[in-house]
Amino acid sequence: MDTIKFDTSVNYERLISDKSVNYAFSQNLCKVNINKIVNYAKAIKAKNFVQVGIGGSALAASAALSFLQKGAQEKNYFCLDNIDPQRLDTVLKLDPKQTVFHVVSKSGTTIETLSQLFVIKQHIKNPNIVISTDDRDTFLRAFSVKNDYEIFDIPTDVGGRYSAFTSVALLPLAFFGYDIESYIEAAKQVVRDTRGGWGFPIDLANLVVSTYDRCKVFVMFAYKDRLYEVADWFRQLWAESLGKNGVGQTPIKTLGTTDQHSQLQLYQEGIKDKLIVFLDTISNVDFTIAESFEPFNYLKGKSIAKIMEIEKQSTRKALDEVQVPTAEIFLENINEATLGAFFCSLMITTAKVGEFWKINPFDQPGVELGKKYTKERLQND
Ligand SMILES: O=P(O)(O)OC[C@H]1O[C@](O)(CO)[C@@H](O)[C@@H]1O
Repeated sequence: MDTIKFDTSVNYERLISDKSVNYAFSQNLCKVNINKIVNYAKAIKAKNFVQVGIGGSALAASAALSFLQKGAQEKNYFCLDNIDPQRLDTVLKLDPKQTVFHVVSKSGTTIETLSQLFVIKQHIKNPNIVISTDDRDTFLRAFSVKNDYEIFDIPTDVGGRYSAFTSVALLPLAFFGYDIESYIEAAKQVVRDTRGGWGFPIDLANLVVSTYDRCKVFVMFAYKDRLYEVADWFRQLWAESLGKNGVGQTPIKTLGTTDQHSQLQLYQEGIKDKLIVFLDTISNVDFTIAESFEPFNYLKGKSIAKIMEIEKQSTRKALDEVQVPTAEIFLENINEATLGAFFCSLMITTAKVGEFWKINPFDQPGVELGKKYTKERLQND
């Protein structure tokens, strides 16, 4: 896999050597019905795509579209995850004939998603709705059958935050014309390569577990705007998968260079409890400073991308000098294959770290209590 480069300044131990990848999300890669999704997406006559879902039912789609964005698009993407009436209002004001709602809930019971679906249904006459939900019976499935909505199945054993290779993200990607076949193929290749000894997913897992005594915080320092939502996707994967039984590592997303001027002081001189992983990719647009302005003459001939690169390298050097462990993941292309490879790699890393810590990286029992209290309050209010 030559599109992802990984390097670290840390001499870490190889505590994990198992390179098997027998997980539901990886096995599902061979079962996806690409043609059905592409054909359905092509037939959608709309220019607005609204993803109605939260957590794993939204983050991969939003991250993927943000990473792959090609500048001005004729089509628009909206995401109703946070249940904020103001955001819902914006979406309800869109031309319904030009809008498709992709309502996603693995469990089919998430209050934020269902509430917004009910409001959409009530405000718009014959809204164009398509559903992704668990392939077992869920409330959402029954509701969709009753209302004659098209349904895409999310395999039962593929959890929400591991669903980047199901219709949850594939349908929006296909709607915006992205090549979901090469996205999935690259993920399959990561599975094969990892089994065959390719390093990145297992190396990153080893870096995490061997520095964990000291590093209880994982900072993903995204150095391009298009990677910020990718870091957001990673936060859920890392937090919900690994935060249990009294262990876990707090994932933080940070934007370089913006957060050099906001968070770096803490990383440099504050408590040394962080592993800082720079995430970067190429710039496919750039601007060079042609004139000389005293006393900033040294900027003449430098491009904005070059300045950003030098800032990243200098920030990393400064952190290395005070023994803050750093690493960098560099995505060499902005395309579907690189993204598919990256998502799959990080899922493998997460599963491996979970196994090493002897926790189940695929469940999330800790979110249930808050949900129970919410339901009780809503029922009794
Ligand atoms: O897809 P669902 O079932 O609506 O769940 C949304 C999100 O809620 C959670 O269950 C946590 O509350 C996540 O694991 C999941 O991604």
